[in-house]
Amino acid sequence: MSKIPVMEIFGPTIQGEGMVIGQKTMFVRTAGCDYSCSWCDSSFTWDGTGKNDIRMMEAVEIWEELKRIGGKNFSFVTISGGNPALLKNLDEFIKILKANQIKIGLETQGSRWQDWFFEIDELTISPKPPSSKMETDFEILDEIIGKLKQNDVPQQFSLKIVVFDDLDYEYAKAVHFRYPEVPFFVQVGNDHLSTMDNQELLLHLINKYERLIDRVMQDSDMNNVKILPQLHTFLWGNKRGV
Ligand SMILES: C[S@@+](CC[C@H](N)C(=O)[O-])C[C@H]1O[C@@H](n2cnc3c(N)ncnc32)[C@H](O)[C@@H]1O
Ligand SMILES: Nc1nc2[nH]cc(C(=O)O)c2c(=O)[nH]1
Ligand code: SF4
Ligand SMILES: [Mg+2]
Repeated sequence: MSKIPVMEIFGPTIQGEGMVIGQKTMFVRTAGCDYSCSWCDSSFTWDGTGKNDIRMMEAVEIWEELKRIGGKNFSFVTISGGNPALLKNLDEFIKILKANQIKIGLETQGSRWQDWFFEIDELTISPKPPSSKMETDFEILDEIIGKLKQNDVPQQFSLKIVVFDDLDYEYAKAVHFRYPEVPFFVQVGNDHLSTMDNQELLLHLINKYERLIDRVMQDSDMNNVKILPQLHTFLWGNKRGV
């Protein structure tokens, strides 16, 4: 059995972002990313600062830990990272979840494909805008979205773009135009990643949320768009493992 680099396992909590916001879920966060976004809120998964927390685990060990932590209080598991799509061998873990009637969410940036994407119930693809300093390979993204569209098993997928500034907003629009039929979300960027003052952070992010809403409201190119904050950040600030 091959092993999976796991950064953290936590929950149950709410999915704070995107298409299934509010969903009660456990989280499995894998280590390692092929990107290094300037504003990554989970940079401990790839920048070395979390290396002592990484555990190499077998799929069944992750499942055992989920049950140990979550007890009977979950039926949904969200896989995030880092970029879980780097891990071909996550298919074993996904098989175990399926066998136990657990619904599965995935957070990934759309830079890599894995065949096990077809098994994900709620798949979020989050291509990165210019402020991240990453560059989107649209050939790969086209391929990923093309494959997902052809899947005949029931599966939801969506696009979610984090917006920090004007250029990001234009990028979001371009992605929405490229894939107009894919459910589309814009998400408020958190640029206060190190504050522990939750009240101050909440006010700051609510303000940014309102400004993003105002902008979309006045933009006829963005009529079929959903605008969301990171709800978990409103509740628990920059705390890890929530
Ligand atoms: C930490 S990433 C892990 C999954 C995958 N690497 C990705 O980026 O989609 C999970 C989500 O958090 C978002 N995110 C990361 N840093 C953020 C920040 N500072 N503000 C808002 N969203 C952020 C990402 O865009 C992504 O949608
Ligand atoms: N509650 C909660 N919701 C989330 N949605 C996406 C997350 C992520 O880091 O991928 C995340 C997270 O870390 N916590
Ligand atoms: S792709 Fe995701 S995990 Fe990787 S650096 Fe960017 S936000 Fe962080
Ligand atoms: Mg997060």
